[in-house]
Amino acid sequence: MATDSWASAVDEQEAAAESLGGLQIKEKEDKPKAEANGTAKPEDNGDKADEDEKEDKAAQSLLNKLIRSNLVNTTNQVEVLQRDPNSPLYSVKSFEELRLKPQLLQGVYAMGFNRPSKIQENALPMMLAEPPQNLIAQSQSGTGKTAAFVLAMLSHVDPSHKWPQCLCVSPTYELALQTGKVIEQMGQFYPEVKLAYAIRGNKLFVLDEADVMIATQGHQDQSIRIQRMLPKDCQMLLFSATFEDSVWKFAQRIVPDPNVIKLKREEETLDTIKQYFVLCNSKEEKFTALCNIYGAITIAQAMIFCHTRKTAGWLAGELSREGHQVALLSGEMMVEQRAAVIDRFRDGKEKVLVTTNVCARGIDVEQVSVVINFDLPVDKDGNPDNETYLHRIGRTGRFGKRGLAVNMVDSKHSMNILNRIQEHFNKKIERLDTDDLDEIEKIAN
Ligand SMILES: Nc1ncnc2c1ncn2[C@@H]1O[C@H](COP(=O)(O)OP(=O)(O)OP(=O)(O)O)[C@@H](O)[C@H]1O
Repeated sequence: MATDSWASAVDEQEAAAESLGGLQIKEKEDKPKAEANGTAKPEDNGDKADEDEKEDKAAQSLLNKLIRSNLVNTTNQVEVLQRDPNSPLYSVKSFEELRLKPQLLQGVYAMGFNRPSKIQENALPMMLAEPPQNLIAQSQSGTGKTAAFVLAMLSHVDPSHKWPQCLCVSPTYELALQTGKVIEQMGQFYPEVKLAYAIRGNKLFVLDEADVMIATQGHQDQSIRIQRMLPKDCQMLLFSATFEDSVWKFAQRIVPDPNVIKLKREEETLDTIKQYFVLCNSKEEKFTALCNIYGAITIAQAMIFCHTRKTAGWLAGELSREGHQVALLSGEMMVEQRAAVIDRFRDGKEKVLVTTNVCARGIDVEQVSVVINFDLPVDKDGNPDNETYLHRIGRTGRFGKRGLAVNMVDSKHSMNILNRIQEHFNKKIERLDTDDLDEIEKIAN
């Protein structure tokens, strides 16, 4: 695999952008500089004291990549919607079955992959089929999407043609670098294939991180403009970790006649988790309740969610003073620093992770047994944020294990939020009296 220096790759990219005329591949001017450097500096939201961090999907995505060393195993089922429902559903259980070029098979094994992941089982035969088929694939973070489309790109390239053949669009430079690394690794025994940035030619078009791409208006426009310039028979692959309505609409605009692979949502998430609420009057009382819980039950690892960075910082300080090993995940940290904090927590070096929601959204830590909502999740209008609630407490009780979620309620308003969450999920959240140690002990059994 030829490893062009990234600096010259950028030069090529800019030259290519020029030669593509009206097509502009550049950062949006209003983008904070720090983001382009891979740091996640949140913008201060002056008039909104509560929500002092801005969700940065590209940073989250990068963070997940930096801290992940292994495939994320999912118990979810895959749902495949074929363009031609009459054609037989074809999936592979081994890389050999794909009849890959020997150099690529060697690359795959050198990366330590023994068998295809769940999404790869279904996506790879479609991506490698002749004639090529378009695909929209959704699968959660860390399940092998990048590896799948990199393998498809490398398989389709004919090194005897001296023109660019694949274009992969990523939302940020850093994410592009990450993908570049995978291409280098997987193509390490295939040095004829050269790697650079977007250039005109006969391209396979891959849209990665589609959810991130559409979150930024500029990226959305760019993707559509690039797509319009591609030949009609260009194979188009779109990958995303989420499949919200907006992603789905965008996907359909970009990818004509697609096969679709989705992960079915795990339905039993809430049933395997015991949910309680605790009534308090202040943040100090919430802290006391938390200490009582810690005093009564053995907690392997817990994640505690606060609404603001300030509360998270305060709580982490108080918990440390009580002798807990606490990790604090905070929005002003650079992405690499955040990755290091999560890494340590994952390795069990700290037992408690205090974080704000924005900071931890999308981060998967499997071994957490208890989730504490020190503040209930609300959206920017102050309404219950059910999706975030599910996402937070879904960290516990994974893979059939039983988890515990405790919600701290400190006002009429937060009681109302809790009631609405109960109604939404049609699931009763029991009250827990944290002054009664016997009662707390019982919930752990
Ligand atoms: N078949 C496989 N066997 C073992 N490991 C794999 C396999 N496929 C991918 N991996 C590894 O699993 C990790 C996650 O894979 P990958 O980055 O492709 O996931 P992803 O779905 O693209 O994640 P994201 O949504 O964050 O981009 C990587 O470390 C990758 O090397």
